[in-house]
Amino acid sequence: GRLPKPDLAGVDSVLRTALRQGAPGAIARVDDDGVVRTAAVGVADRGTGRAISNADRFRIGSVTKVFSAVVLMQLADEGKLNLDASVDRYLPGLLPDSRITVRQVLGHRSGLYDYTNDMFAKSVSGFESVRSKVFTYRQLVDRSLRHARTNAPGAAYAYSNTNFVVAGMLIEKLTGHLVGTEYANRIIEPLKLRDTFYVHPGKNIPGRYARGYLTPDTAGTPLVDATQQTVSWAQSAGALISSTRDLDTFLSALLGGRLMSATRLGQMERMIPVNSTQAYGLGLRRRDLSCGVSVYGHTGAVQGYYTYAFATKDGRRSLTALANTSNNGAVLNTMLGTLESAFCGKPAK
Ligand SMILES: CC1(C)S[C@@H]2[C@H](NC(=O)CCCC[C@H](NC(=O)C[NH3+])C(=O)[O-])C(=O)N2[C@H]1C(=O)[O-]
Repeated sequence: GRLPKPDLAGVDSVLRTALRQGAPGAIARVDDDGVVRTAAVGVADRGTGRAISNADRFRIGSVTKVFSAVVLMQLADEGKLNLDASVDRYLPGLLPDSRITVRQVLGHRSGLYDYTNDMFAKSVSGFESVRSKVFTYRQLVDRSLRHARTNAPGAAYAYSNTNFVVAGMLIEKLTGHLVGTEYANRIIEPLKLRDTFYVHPGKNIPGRYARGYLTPDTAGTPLVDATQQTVSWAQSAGALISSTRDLDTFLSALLGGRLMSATRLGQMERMIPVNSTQAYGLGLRRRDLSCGVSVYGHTGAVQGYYTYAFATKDGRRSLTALANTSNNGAVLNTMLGTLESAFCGKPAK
């Protein structure tokens, strides 16, 4: 049946709460079958006081994982990749267990330890020590392999950035191109995503953007401007730059079946429960909302930026929301409320 109308006053109120909880700025864009509504509160730049707007680009963190998964699903459609094959078939000797399959990697079921756990145990010093670094994929995988795996291959869901570093290595091995080229050829150009860029190992966000502010672990200490960074610690797991408009467009196209075969999309959407309101497919999250609507997309947390980008299963309604802070659990949780307002409308009286 038809969804309730989006509640933009509700979205605006959620963004204002995020500001009260420490976000310098927050934006959201709802595309309801082509009817676009936006909200924006606070600043893009604490230094100049410039107001944030939905024209501002930002770092999308793990929403990048959806782009990486789409490229691999297209390669599967082209017969160049078997999701149930061992990673070893394509990247011989990389992983210590030939039972780990491509599908397990894309579904966070490989058991590969997440190297960012060590890297960002101390949020600010961890960030400062990597913000200008350029890593190879193998260096990141090697950091993971220093730890025991979290589970036997396929035995459990355990979110790990390492999986989407392996996804990037698969993309480059199978295509002979850098991931940025594949994102551009297969997604960015066909969908005309004018605000979406993969600039790794560059540190700068092209054009007009919101600055991102990392909240320190110690309460009461100043926010850290985290805008300039290579995001080389994430790459194919989290280094894309985009905008609310482009992510709405991307998710609508993906869920509307315009980026891969219906069979393949069905495989991407085949969800394994994570908890009572969340499930994970292949590079894709499902969130089950209070009004019984399920939405598909991804969240992103990269220093200075929290992103939610989700759409209905038919892709006809999409929402992207961004707060330009991170390491602030209250803001991350509050921003989830934009999904309720966008897809469930006004709360029942
Ligand atoms: C599961 C998440 C939320 S975390 C995961 C990934 N981001 C990371 O793994 C980076 C974590 C460090 C970010 C940093 N946190 C700390 O330093 C904490 N000590 C901060 O908040 O700026 C992403 O993006 N994912 C989100 C996702 O997939 O939804």
